This record gives sequence, structure tokens and C-alpha cells, in this order.
Amino acid sequence: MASILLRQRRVSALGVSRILQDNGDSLRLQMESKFGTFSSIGVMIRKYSSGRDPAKFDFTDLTCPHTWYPNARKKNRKVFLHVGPTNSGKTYHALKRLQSSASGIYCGPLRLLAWEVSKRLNKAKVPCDLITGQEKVEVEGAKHKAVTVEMADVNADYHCAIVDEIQMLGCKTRGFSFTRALLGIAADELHLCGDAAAVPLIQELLQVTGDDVQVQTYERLSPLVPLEVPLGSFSNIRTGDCLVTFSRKGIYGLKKKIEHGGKHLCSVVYGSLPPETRTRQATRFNDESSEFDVLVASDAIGMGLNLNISRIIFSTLRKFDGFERRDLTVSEIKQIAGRAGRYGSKFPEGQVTCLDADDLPLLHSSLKSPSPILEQAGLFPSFDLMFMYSRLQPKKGLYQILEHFLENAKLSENYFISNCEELLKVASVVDQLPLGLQDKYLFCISPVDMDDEISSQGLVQFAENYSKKGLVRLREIFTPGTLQVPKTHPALKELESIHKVLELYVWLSFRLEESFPDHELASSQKAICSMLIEEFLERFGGQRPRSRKKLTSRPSLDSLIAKRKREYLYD
Ligand SMILES: Nc1ncnc2c1ncn2[C@@H]1O[C@H](COP(=O)(O)OP(=O)(O)OP(=O)(O)O)[C@@H](O)[C@H]1O
Ligand SMILES: [Mg+2]
Repeated sequence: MASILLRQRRVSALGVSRILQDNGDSLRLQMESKFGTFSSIGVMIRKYSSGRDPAKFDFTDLTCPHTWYPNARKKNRKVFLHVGPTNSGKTYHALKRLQSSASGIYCGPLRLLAWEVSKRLNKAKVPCDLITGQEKVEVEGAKHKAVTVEMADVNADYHCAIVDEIQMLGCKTRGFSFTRALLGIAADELHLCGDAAAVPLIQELLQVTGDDVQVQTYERLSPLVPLEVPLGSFSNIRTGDCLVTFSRKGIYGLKKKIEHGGKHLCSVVYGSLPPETRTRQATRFNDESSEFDVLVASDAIGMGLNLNISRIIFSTLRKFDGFERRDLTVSEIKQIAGRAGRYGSKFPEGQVTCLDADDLPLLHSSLKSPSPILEQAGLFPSFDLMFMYSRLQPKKGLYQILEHFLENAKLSENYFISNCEELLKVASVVDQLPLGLQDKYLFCISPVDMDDEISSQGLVQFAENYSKKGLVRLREIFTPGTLQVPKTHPALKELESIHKVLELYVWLSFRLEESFPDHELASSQKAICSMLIEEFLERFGGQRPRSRKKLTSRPSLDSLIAKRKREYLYD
């Protein structure tokens, strides 16, 4: 009894409010935390195996991550693994189950995918919210949600849940969010869709959860034909083609070349475009009545999306992935190629080729090879664990705590620690400010792009003002009457960066509502910003549109803003 009391007292000193369960060699603790989805009701930690000092807990022991999610562990989940090649109906079948369930959640890797699903469910008269890091579109009476995987709520109860593109759990940077969704979502039925390469690992990870796992395999619904010849001349481009390249400069270069021929207009989709702009560009390409009949895109279109593409043309099979310039992996090539000839689209057969004949052998061999079996899933400690760990070394900044934690983390062989270079970059900045650990952590997980000067300056300013005054107001940058469509690529890039800063504000305003009160202003400024970007894409993005009449008859910016506001209301 005395030892239990002693333990309780020591544990309280670490910021833990209550021991929920003590099963001999591990404890489940209740923590106070303001991190909505990032906090768990209870955290299971293991005692040091020596067992001599009952108050010594090993917070860096991450060998049993399934115990971090008590809600999911209370369920006997029926897990369905839908696996097969691209365009084989995996997501379709999982969505059918979601649609017919009383409540549910769809978790996808891209905002475009979550948007596609929410649209589909609402159209089928199943009210469905759309929730991403920066937007919440709530629909009256909704019991369903379509979210980006980072927003998956592990504290709610669902009848049915889908985690799409589950093979992403092996991704170096985002893998841990998929692992969290896989282990943590409390649903009666959990549907996992993706590549067969993830099956053995998932079966192994779920052996300890007591879930019932069934595998359903699928075949491609329509043929995908690798062509024997490269594109050759740009005059061979035709309606429904999608050119794939991985740099912003490359995308605009290709758009210009294609439009120069005078036969086609191109929509563009790439990562640093505002998400709503990406959606509208994709919709415009999909719309048969639109003049924009060719798509130029990066791998931002690479997963799960249903676009009206007849032929994928790789301009290169190498990309810079933030660390190095490397060949695309087999699964990246298959994912991107799989966008061609989607079942139910106007192209019954998909084709795939390259610009450069030298790339054809790698393309052909990759399409024939199975994706390599996944060996490990990403993992990252919850804030709660890190917080408890930090109490043991109160003088250290977040950067040191993180670094030290990660150095000492113990994992089972099925997991790896996700790459957190970005997080450490922010930690070194916010450590200079008089902020609490929770606030610092919040800035670290925010969607800031530290490689973008304007975006990182925005973060520094927000964090500084927040630490000084506890209140961060937003200045109106775009006022009607003074709006200017960018005319050059540097000006466009600047707008993309400003959009990122506004998104960051919106993201913070969802989590620190009182300190970031200008949510409405940030959202409307964001909408104006993306509209100016889209105007650029129509007027200057490549060659001018064929009919000059179209150009001169364009409505004024102010009337476009009014129209955009209506679109936002009705979309
Ligand atoms: N049985 C079906 N009846 C009608 N349409 C279907 C059926 N199965 C799939 N589809 C449609 O075919 C297209 C491809 O299906 P889906 O998106 O489910 O493929 P997937 O296997 O998930 O592909 P990916 O690996 O690229 O995500 C979608 O537009 C989907 O609505
Ligand atoms: Mg899919």
C-alpha cells in the first residue's frame, strides 16, 4: 500500500493526474493535455525491467504502441484489408461499407481525396463533414467525416472507419500518422485499403491487438498499357494526357510548351498550390466541357484520385525528395501510372509512357514488379509521453528534449522513428521564446514550411507575438480595389507563400481560438489569395488562351471575389 502511495505521489510530480491501471510491469496513466486529438486518455508506460525502484518509469520505451489507445483496445475490431493494384475498386468497396454504416470516418493521405469522399457521400445523401488541418466543413446532422489522416480522432467511437493508402505507414515522414490511425481508431469495422506489400507487416502489428483480420484481394478493373515508344514530339499531345514532372519550374515549362502548340490548354496540380486551387484545377480538367483538356502535375496526383486521364507521360523518373535526387520507387511509379484509364471514366484503357526513350526500360520493369514488402511502420511519441519525459529534465528546451528522447527511444523491430527534421527546425526557433512546452510543441507540429522564407517568417512572427501578448491579430493584406493578379513567376511564388502563412494562421486559430481570433479574416484572405493564383493560371500561366475574346471579357476581380464567396457557400 505504502509503495502504491509513494508511486502515486511521484507520478503526480511528473504531471500525471491518475494511475488508471497497474498490471505489474506497466502502468496506464491519465494526463492533462490541451492537444485535442494528440492527447490520449491514458498512456501506457513500462517500468524499468529491474523493478527495484517502483517510481522509475521508462518513458522512452515505445515497444508497445498499441497500448497507447485504450478506446480501440476495448473494441474487438473487424479489420478488412482491401489490397490489389491501382484502379481495382479497393476504396470503392470500403466506401460502400462506410456509406451504409450508422457512423464513420474516412482517413486519406491527401486533402483532394478527403474532399472527393465527402462530396461522394453528401451526394449519396449521407451527410459528411470534411476536416483537414486547415478547414472544417460541417454538414448538418453528419455522423460521417472525411479527414486527412493526421486529423483522425482516436478518442471517438465509430461503427466503420477507412484508412486509405495504408502502405503509407512505411513513409519516412508521415508514416506515424498512418500507424496511429491503424492502431488507434476505435471502430467496429476498420477497412484498410492499399498495396499488398503492406499485408504481412499489418498482420504482424495487429497480432497483439486481438483484432480479427481478413484480407480481400482485387484485380485491376480496366487495362493499363505501357507504351513501347516515348511521346516524341509535343505535337503528339492529345486530350486526356497528363504530363508528370516534379518541380514547379518543370510544370510551368511543360504547360508553356504544350499551350504554345495552340491546340490544348493545361490545368496544373502541384504541392505548393493552395489545396482549394488544386481541387479546382483537377475539377476543371475532369470537366469535359472545359477547354482545359490536358493536365500537367507533380506526384500530388499520385494517390487514389479518380481523374479523367487517358495517358500518363512521365517527363522524368527522378525526383528530389527533400533530401536527395533519386529514382522514383516501384510503388511511386505504379501509383502515378495508375491514374490513367480509371474505371468509369471516359477512357476505358489507360496508357503510360515517358518523354525520354531512355526512361522506358525502368518504367516497364517497375510496372511489372511487385512493390517491395514493407518491413517497418513509422512511429512517433505522443506529446503526453514527451511531456512526462521533459519533467525529468526541466531545464532543457524542446529541441534537446526531442533529440534526447529520440536518441534513447526503444522500439520493437516492426517500427522505425519517423523523420522529424522539420520539427527540430521549428523547435530550435521556438526554444528562443518564453513559451511553455505545449505551446512550443504546437508550433512544431503546425503546417509551416521552414524551407520557405515567407512561411517561416510568418511562424516566427506569430510565435513571438503570441509569447509577448498572448494575442495575434491579422492585418488585411488583400483589400478590394487594390487587388492585382501576379504577372510573373516570382510574384506567383510569393502569393503561394503568403497563402501558406494564412493557412498557418487558420490552423493556429482552430487550436488557440482566443489568441488567434481573426479566423474569418484569414479564411477570406486565403480565398482571395487562391483566386489571384487561379487568375494567374488562366491569364499568364503558360500561353494565352486561344480566344482573345475570352480574355477581354473576363469579369472584374471584385465580381470574381463575390462569385467565389457564393461558391464557398454553396460548394
Ligand atoms: N463495382 C464498381 N461499380 C462501379 N464503379 C466502380 C466499381 N468499382 C470501382 N468503381 C470505380 O472505379 C474507380 C476506381 O476505383 P477505386 O478508386 O476504388 O480504385 P482503387 O483500387 O482504390 O485505386 P487506387 O489504388 O488508385 O486508390 C472509381 O471511380 C470507382 O468509383
Ligand atoms: Mg483507392
